[in-house]
Amino acid sequence: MSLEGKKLGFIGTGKMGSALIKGICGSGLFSPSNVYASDLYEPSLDELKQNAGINVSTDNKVTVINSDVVVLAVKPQILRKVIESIKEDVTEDKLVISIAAGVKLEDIEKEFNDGTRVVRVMPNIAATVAEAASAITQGQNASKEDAEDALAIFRSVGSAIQVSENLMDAVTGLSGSGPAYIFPVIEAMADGAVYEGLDRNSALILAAQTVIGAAKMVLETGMHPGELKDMVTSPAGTTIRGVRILEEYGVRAAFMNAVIESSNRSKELAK
Ligand SMILES: NC(=O)C1=CN([C@@H]2O[C@H](COP(=O)(O)OP(=O)(O)OC[C@H]3O[C@@H](n4cnc5c(N)ncnc54)[C@H](OP(=O)(O)O)[C@@H]3O)[C@@H](O)[C@H]2O)C=CC1
Ligand SMILES: O=C(O)[C@@H]1CCC=N1
Repeated sequence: MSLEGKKLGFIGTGKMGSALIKGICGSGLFSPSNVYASDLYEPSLDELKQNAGINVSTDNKVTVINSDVVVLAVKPQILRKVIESIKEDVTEDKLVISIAAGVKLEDIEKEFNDGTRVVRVMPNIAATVAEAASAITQGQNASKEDAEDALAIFRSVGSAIQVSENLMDAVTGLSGSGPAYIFPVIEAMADGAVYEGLDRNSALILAAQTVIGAAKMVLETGMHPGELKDMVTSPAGTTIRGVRILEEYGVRAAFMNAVIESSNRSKELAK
């Protein structure tokens, strides 16, 4: 495999950088001794050094010089400034992966020296538990092998697909932001059961497992979600009463609009 013996670097060890580092090291795809990371915020570096056993530095150049694949995991708003400070060390033998929401490949590529190989990825926070949903898109100088390497990295922490770049805003609104739509659903479903008398811990376990089970049925049966919903709703039964309430509150429209609004913000970040 082409990632064999390679070193992986992260610039930015915030929420997403740390989730990826822990997930990737946990998968065994890279050994912690071959993973480098830098950030301005030392406590997150200390935590990763201690708990993941990776190499850390407050100097981004150290990460770049030591790595074959460099993941840019800083906020979109400071991406340009960070690239400016590392570009001379990003030689053509290195692959750059940007996970910044909204920032287009051509805008990343033009900040680097000509010929820099870039792949853009939208992962999600579930990388921490190896259940991320990621999409990648390949820059003009990146090879098929670079795209395969990026897919291998992100498949080590969940599933990953390749899409054309014009779909990355939709991916961001759906799977990039999506966990934040589901966590409140789990909490609210548990609240309902607590209202009915179940203890909080049991309620959260049952609510979360219900979401896992429903998601697995969609992925593994290949059946349409509507058909799966019909399997649960007995005539004059309990479920259809709950479904009516969700329809009354426009929950499906709310979820659709949440994905669209998040995609719109991703488009704004490109400007
Ligand atoms: N969070 C998520 O679920 C997802 C995030 N993303 C993308 O991942 C990227 C990171 O997001 P997220 O992890 O949430 O953000 P965080 O703010 O949690 O992490 C960014 C980290 O970068 C650090 N940083 C700031 N300036 C520099 C610098 N010059 N050099 C090195 N590190 C620096 C920040 O330190 P300090 O806090 O001190 O500024 C912080 O620790 C974003 O581009 C986002 O769009 C993509 C998918 C999902
Ligand atoms: O909220 C954000 O901007 C980032 C990108 C996708 C998830 N979190």
